Amino acid sequence: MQKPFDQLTLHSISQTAQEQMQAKLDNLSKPIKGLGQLERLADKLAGIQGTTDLKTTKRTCLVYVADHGIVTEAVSATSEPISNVLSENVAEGHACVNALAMRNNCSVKVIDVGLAGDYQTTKMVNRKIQRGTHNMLTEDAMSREDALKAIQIGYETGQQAIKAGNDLILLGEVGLGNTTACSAIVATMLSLSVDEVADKGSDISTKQFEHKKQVIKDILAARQPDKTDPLGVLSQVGGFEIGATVGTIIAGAEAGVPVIMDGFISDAAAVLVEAFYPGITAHLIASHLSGEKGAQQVLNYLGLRPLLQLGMAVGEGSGAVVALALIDDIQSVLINMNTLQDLNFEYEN
Ligand SMILES: O=C(O)c1ccc[n+]([C@@H]2O[C@H](COP(=O)([O-])O)[C@@H](O)[C@H]2O)c1
Ligand SMILES: Cc1cc2nc[nH]c2cc1C
Repeated sequence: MQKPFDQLTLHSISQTAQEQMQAKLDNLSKPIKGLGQLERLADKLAGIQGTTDLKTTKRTCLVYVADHGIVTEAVSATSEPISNVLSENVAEGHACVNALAMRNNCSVKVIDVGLAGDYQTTKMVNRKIQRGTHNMLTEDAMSREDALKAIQIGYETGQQAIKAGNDLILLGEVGLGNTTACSAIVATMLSLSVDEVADKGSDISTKQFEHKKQVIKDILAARQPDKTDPLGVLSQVGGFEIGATVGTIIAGAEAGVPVIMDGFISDAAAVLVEAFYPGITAHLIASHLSGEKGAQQVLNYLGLRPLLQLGMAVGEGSGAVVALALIDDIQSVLINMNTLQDLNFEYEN
């Protein structure tokens, strides 16, 4: 199988740190395991970071933005590849993810990996590979070389964020049409039917949804993606922002920096990266269960349990940012709570 990097050593997950974290939590002045999934979250972060002194202060949301040629088939809110306006809005700080990031003390960085148009803002990083993907109904979305380029850009961007001292990396994206691409990826990689994974994306009408499902079926029939070749799947039915997301997950997993997933686009990228590097999912935190139908399929497949289930389907990294509040909660518990010994309390059995 062609992988993005032949020589890749994933940072090992520390079982010792995980056990020490659970012991630390069990010793706090609360019922054993009383904080439920928040405790699992702390264990996971400890395992990834290799310490019970969790580092969560500095965090950044990397928002990869790109267009999809498939929107000309009327599968999305518009039939023009115009993610520019929405992406500029994120770069300028006025979008949903920005509002949430302000409250959750998170920086937001927007990286153009394939917008169709030009833009005015100077606040977007220009790593444009192509002006949108091709229409995947009639040809492969991109070449294998461009798929590798997208992964490389996401990898480098992730590494830069880690070098800049970020303790947590959050995944975000904008790309009209990308739920069509992600449905095609997930259906292929998990051997599921289109009806089991596809959903309404950025909220299309019921009639348009029926059409979208047929388009995805036609795409799969025309492209015949092979799940044993994930790079081929990315190039045939993927998108540039999905490839960049794969690269950032790799950078985080190599460095031992937790990567916080967002919604369905993160899910599709996670499925691809797990196919390249089995076990890499251990470095991922599932922030929320996206409202997209295929999201539950992916999280079940990867063995991930989402922290939140709010029916969110915004993208941009918004769900990942919302979950930071829970990370801050468990961190506060670890820092500020006293222990059972402080209360001279002992469990009798
Ligand atoms: O994150 C999600 O789960 C999610 C679910 C539905 C829609 N989106 C966002 O909406 C866009 C994709 O929707 P669509 O209908 O154009 O495929 C893209 O910009 C995503 O950021 C995102
Ligand atoms: C308004 C809007 C905002 C978005 N943010 C991410 N994807 C989006 C799609 C739409 C349609």
